[in-house]
Amino acid sequence: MHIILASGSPRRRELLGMLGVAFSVRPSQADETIALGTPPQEAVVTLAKRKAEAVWAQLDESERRDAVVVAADTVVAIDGDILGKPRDAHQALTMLTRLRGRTHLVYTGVCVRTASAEEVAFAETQVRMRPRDDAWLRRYVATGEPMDKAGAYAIQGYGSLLVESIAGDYYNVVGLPLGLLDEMFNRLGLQLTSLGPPV
Ligand SMILES: Cc1cn([C@H]2C[C@H](O)[C@@H](COP(=O)(O)OP(=O)(O)OP(=O)(O)O)O2)c(=O)[nH]c1=O
Repeated sequence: MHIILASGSPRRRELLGMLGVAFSVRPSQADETIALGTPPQEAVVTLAKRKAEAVWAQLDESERRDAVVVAADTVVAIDGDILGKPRDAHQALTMLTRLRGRTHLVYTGVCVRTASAEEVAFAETQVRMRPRDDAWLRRYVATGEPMDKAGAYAIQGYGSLLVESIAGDYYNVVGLPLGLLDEMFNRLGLQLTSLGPPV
């Protein structure tokens, strides 16, 4: 088995690395546009599949035989809208202003693809944000941290100071729900870690 992480995200690399899993990385160049009005659960699953398929298409016959391609996509959802990665600092501030003092949902879609099968699933985590004033949010945006993060914050960074509480998997918010990934490997008859299948 050769695990290929179809991602350019350093967070996903770190999370998978935490489990002591041997894998290689091939960032996918898949198009991340999705039709307006698509429910977030459907959007993350569609995009994760698209990312996995784009990398699968680049593998040659011999690589495909034992390849297990893992891809994921994370979005924030609030009031029926999807917030992806902000385009610029202005949009980051708009997103953070919208999220402050309220509860939103974070979805990560995961796709695991092999030569004979494909598993897709998503995880949902509820995040409650603290109220922070405009000046604080502007200083946060100026750190640059929000720029490549869905919803314009990183729970694992300075953004931790924005979070009041969460319900659900923390790793889902960071971009890769590890427990779900383990389960998906299992459904495919594969073992993600040396710990074996969860009982
Ligand atoms: C909400 C939140 C998101 N994020 C990140 C996870 C994802 O990397 C990113 C959402 O963008 P994605 O499009 O899911 O992923 P990506 O473009 O970073 O990487 P790739 O498509 O190559 O796999 O936001 C955090 O790191 N912390 C957070 O608290």
